[in-house]
Amino acid sequence: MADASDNAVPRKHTEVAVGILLKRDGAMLLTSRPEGKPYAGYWEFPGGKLEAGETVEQALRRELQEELGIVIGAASVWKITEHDYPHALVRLHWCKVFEWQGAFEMREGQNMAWQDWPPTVEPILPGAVPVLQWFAEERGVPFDPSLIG
Ligand SMILES: Nc1nc2c([nH]c(=O)n2[C@@H]2O[C@H](COP(=O)(O)OP(=O)(O)OP(=O)(O)O)[C@@H](O)[C@H]2O)c(=O)[nH]1
Repeated sequence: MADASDNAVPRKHTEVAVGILLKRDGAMLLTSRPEGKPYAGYWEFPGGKLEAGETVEQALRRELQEELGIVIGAASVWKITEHDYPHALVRLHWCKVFEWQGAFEMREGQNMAWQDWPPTVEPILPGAVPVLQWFAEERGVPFDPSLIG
């Protein structure tokens, strides 16, 4: 029997560029979500939504300059994931970033933390957990996502 959900319009993806900033010693940068956004206080990788006409790299460069005050070097997409939140269906374009210039300024009142393995800040934003899984695989160490957040 047909019901209203048969006519539901598929949710449109929100495209998001996300930067995984890595220092030479392997530490990664996590930042906290500012007050007023969904999941405020959760830790995530810095980034934000693509604006019309932008590539992932352009969006990432703009977002990190706006939010952190740094200018990044080259960035290309490493992996893509999707996460279905109540507030949005997001497609996350993950870029590793090894070079940047400028001093970090938390321009949205967020916090930042360089994290070694395993990360100790919590809670971690659910859509960021796959990255931790990939790092565990890269480093050949066990990782239990249920212990995060
Ligand atoms: N920046 C970032 N966003 C993530 C991560 N994981 C994840 O699911 N997201 C989701 O991707 C979306 C990014 O949106 P945002 O609100 O941070 O982006 P923005 O800075 O452009 O926001 P604005 O619309 O307030 O300007 C959110 O729905 C967020 O929940 C992550 O690791 N980093």
